[in-house]
Amino acid sequence: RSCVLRQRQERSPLQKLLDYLLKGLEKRDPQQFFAWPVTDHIAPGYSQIIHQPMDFSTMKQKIDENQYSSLNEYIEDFKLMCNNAMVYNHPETIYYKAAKKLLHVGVKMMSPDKLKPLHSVLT
Ligand SMILES: COc1ccc(Br)cc1-c1nc(N)nc2[nH]cnc12
Repeated sequence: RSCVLRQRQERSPLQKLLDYLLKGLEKRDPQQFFAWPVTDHIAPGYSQIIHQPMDFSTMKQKIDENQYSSLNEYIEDFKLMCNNAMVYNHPETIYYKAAKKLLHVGVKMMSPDKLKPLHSVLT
């Protein structure tokens, strides 16, 4: 097979931080509503309503491919993921409620004062 053994890529401090934060966020999604991309099969018409889908597996792939150049870009994807669920689903659904809760927990978790202690590790 032509597959080349991928060298173990060095993980930058940012990648390590984003991996760490992702694990914390995934724990807050026990039903795994946000673990994988939403399909039109699961949510009829989803792809016609949500034009920028996002989920934890995609965020993980972007970390591994070093596509995030800052924590803010990562936070934007997290907010997009939660927002999508609150656009497609009505407020009384479990998905809307799960997204709203996850968004608040996540933004608090990644707030500057929460990350301050890690700052020394990062610089
Ligand atoms: C991956 O998505 C799911 C997986 C399993 C199950 Br049960 C539901 C969803 C899901 N369904 C809907 N309507 N809106 C969402 N927003 C994020 N997740 C979802």
